[in-house]
Amino acid sequence: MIMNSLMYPLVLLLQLLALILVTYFVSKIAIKARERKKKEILGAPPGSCGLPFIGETLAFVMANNSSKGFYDFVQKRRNLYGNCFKTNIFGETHVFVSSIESAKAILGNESFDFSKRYMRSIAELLGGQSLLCASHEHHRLIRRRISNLFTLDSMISTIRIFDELTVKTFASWKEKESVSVLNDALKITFRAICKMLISLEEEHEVEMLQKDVFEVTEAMLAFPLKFPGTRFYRGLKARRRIMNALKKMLNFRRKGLECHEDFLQSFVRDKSMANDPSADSQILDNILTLIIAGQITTASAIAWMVKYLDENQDIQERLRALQLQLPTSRNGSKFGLEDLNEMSYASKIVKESLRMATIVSWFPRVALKDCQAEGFHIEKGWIVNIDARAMHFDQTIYDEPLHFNPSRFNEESKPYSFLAFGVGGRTCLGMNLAKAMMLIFLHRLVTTYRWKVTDPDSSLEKWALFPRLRSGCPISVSPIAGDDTVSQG
Ligand code: HEM
Repeated sequence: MIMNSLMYPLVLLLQLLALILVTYFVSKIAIKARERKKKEILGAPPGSCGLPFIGETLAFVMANNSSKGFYDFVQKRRNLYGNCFKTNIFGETHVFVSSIESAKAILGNESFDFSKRYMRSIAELLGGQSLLCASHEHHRLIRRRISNLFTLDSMISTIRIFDELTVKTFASWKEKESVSVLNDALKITFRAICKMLISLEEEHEVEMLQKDVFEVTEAMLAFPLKFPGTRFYRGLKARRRIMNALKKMLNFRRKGLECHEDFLQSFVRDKSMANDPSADSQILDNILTLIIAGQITTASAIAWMVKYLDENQDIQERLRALQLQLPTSRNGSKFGLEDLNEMSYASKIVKESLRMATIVSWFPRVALKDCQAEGFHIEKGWIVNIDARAMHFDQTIYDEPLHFNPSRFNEESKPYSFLAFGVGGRTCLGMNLAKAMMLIFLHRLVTTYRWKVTDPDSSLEKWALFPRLRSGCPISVSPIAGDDTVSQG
């Protein structure tokens, strides 16, 4: 009797536990079944995953090696399958999406369902600590450290340097029959960024570093084959040379043998890095990342902008009339941040050039769990690419998208529709600097010269990570009548 009364609550407890377990498993099975059904109803995006193992990698690589550029690979599939499609490149499933809703859902929701993911070849060339490739926890830490370096003072001094180099370069154009805008813009941006980051000014060293950085970027979209003679191998070797040179500089700074006011010095001073075992790789990988993220992007955008203005003389003349009224157009005057605020029409030209050139064509994000996009099922591990180029040329977002029309930006753009610098937690860190450099180049150019593009070919450079003109945008210039700023420098 006593035994029975003791057992009764125990039996009840066991029954309750069994009930909880059964309910748990039944609901788990029901959820799984519902997910399977949803998956079946939604279906995967259309598209071909190509051949076993290599997928459509060959077609992608061939597009990189053509004058239409790698976006042609995407464009062809968009034409075949529509706005959302899937493919397989370098062993991974990629989905391309191009609506404002997807951009908002994916770029605005990075830490939960999506995380940034570049191709392995890019990550290897930039380094494991690069901000561009870091996963979100680590990214937050590195981004904070790097953002702290973009101070007002560093911005003012970089703008000054960029302006001085631009004026000097333009003075040398006076004597030349034809000049390559891209080549000179690459030189100017490279020098300004290197000065800001590592105070590198010695001509021979700057040229060697620029050559190596170029080799690294050219390897970024190549087959990741590490055999001597391959593009990827050459890129890795160039990276090693860059790392060795940067390491030497870092050691000099750490020992107090050299001291400059630049990003490298700020990293060395950063106390929060003192006990971080990955501090050195973080510094070196991110100096390289900043050079690559800042130089070719800005210079390519400048070359496109000069081409668009050549094709739209009325806009160029309107801009010139406005810029000539500014004090900075007078001989010997220096550029300050406040001058940039006076350039509202020029800013719209910069923005429209960035829309049309879309220097970063798409933004890759890996799905951290099964989810959906544009009405299709997306599996965990797939890479969803926000196709910024498609959005910038979507006529439901931009009226007459093929028409170069800076005045379209008289009104604010819809949120998530202008993606030249990305949006969300991964927005470009150098956005203001890039815009400032483009504005300065533009201002100095229109107030110094009229120009004519001598080769209107719009073919793209092969293997370019950021679409840039193969011709380099060659121009012939004629000084503006009565202007004497060209004799500066
Ligand atoms: C016209 C020139 C430029 C363009 C079009 C551009 C575009 C972009 C875009 C679209 C992203 C975001 C990519 C994504 O979300 O996946 C990005 C990120 C970044 N950019 Fe730029 N950029 C330019 C210039 C610069 C400059 C001058 C610097 C610095 C010197 C810079 C540094 C960075 C860095 C560090 C990131 C990574 C941010 C992060 O992941 O948190 N960029 N850029």
